[in-house]
Amino acid sequence: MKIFSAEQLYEADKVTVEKQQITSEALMERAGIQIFNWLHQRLNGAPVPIRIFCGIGNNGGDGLVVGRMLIEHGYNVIVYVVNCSDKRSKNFLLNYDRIKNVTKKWPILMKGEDDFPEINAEDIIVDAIFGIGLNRCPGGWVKKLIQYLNESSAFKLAIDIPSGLYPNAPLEDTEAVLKANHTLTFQTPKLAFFLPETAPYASNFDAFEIGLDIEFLQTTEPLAQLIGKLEAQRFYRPREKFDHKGTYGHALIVAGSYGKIGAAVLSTTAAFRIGAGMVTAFVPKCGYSILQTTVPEAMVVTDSENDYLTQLSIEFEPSAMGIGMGIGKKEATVKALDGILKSKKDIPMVLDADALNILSEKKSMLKLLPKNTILTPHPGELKRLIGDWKNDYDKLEKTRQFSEKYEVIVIIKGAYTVTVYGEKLYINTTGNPGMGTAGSGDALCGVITGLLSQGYDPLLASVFGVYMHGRAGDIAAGQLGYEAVMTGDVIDNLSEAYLDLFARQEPSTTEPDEKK
Ligand SMILES: NC(=O)C1=CN([C@@H]2O[C@H](COP(=O)(O)OP(=O)(O)OC[C@H]3O[C@@H](n4cnc5c(N)ncnc54)[C@H](O)[C@@H]3O)[C@@H](O)[C@H]2O)[C@@H](O)CC1
Ligand SMILES: [K+]
Repeated sequence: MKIFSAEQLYEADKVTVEKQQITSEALMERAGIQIFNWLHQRLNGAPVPIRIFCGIGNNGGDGLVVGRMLIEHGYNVIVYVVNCSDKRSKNFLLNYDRIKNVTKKWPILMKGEDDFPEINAEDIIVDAIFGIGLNRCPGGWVKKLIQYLNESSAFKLAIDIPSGLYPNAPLEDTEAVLKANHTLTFQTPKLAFFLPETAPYASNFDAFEIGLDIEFLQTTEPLAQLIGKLEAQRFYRPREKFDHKGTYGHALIVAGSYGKIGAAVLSTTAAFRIGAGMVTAFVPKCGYSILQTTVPEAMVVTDSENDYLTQLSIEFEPSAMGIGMGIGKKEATVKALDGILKSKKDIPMVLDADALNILSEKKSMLKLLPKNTILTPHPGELKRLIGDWKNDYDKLEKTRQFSEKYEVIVIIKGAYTVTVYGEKLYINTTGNPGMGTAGSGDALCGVITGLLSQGYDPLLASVFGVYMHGRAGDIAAGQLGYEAVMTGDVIDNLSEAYLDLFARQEPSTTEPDEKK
């Protein structure tokens, strides 16, 4: 799914109105009915007070449409107009008149703090104050209203975007944003829903298609791509009957040091589970027996040194390499990495963990990175690589510049892992807090290396690998609960993640009631 900017959505709106020869108010009606249906299916006529706070733009217009539909269905609706300006939008005014035709309880005009209503915990708040047209940080009494609503324990439903949040620009004041329990957003989710600083304000959301022009949506380069199951299905490369282990490549995992051989075990196992034909682990001598016993499928080649890596020496040409997990930063290991980068220019590779820390300390080595090398930093490692950032958008911009400068793919690990490839951003939708556990990154590096070795191109291996790793984690968490998940469980469930990719959805036995 594509994520568009506010500017692109306005353009889509314009094109749709022109091409479909509909009015913008009809588009608003399409949007409003979806919100109404969502509420109606859940409330089923319950007389709970629904307090709709409408701004004076089109987001407020949406609120008025929903209010009218709810009133027409007998709900207990109280509509407020948050009168922050006299410049009302055309569609706001039109729907303001329409709602007056269906009720004697006219919208209540709010002009300041004295007008704040009493709200009970069991009421429902609908936030239609600001949408994607927010052009400055909410201040004065409107900010106080947002704070007042946040203090209430009533359920808060935001229309399109929680008021005070910019769809694709940094937050200015954390006190001036509605913290929505649920957000119903139009056409596509907004970028802010996926970035660590702003995502908590819109932690649950559904996106409703409102029939914007398909050609525009298909041909417009988005801000980012959201990667879900549909996308992952397209990335998957089916196997052929006459393929053999040579078809799936020979991956090399360069990992481990004394006390951290587990990192090599996890990466090697993950590379196998994702489908690498053969995997060799290159480890210090102390890792030999451990690997031979824990992953008998793997071949093991050892360094001359017992405790850490000093120089890669192998007698085959790997089809892909995953380097860095648990290798430490000893001078000899730095030299080993330098040697690999200089001698293995044509082999697709993933660099993780200590390999990234070494690069941060020896920035001159960055120019040795072969084109399309994949780096998998967590935020701390990223900071050491690209420097500190002012906010999430600055972080993305700096990562973009870094990716372009060194022609590498950067995977920023986190709740919504983002893969950055020059101008392109891919946001992953799988994964869960249970995966914040030791070795999770080692597994991811093994997964991506295993995909590279099977011939996936580096960008696909990155984006698909992140999806599969997260999906396996979700399946593991479903079986064990977040707290109990260990990386081994994630790796074990890579098989389920593959099976799930094409599993048929069980038909629902309780179809939602489409009737009024
Ligand atoms: N294709 C689309 O994008 C569609 C958009 N619709 C709705 O339209 C919304 C966008 O509508 P608008 O462009 O009218 O914008 P908004 O309704 O988000 O509000 C903008 C209005 O509030 C004022 N404003 C902005 N920031 C303010 C602040 N901090 N303090 C006080 N006033 C402030 C602006 O000057 C403007 O008058 C969307 O979020 C969505 O809810 C839907 O009706 C359906 C179609
Ligand atoms: K809103």
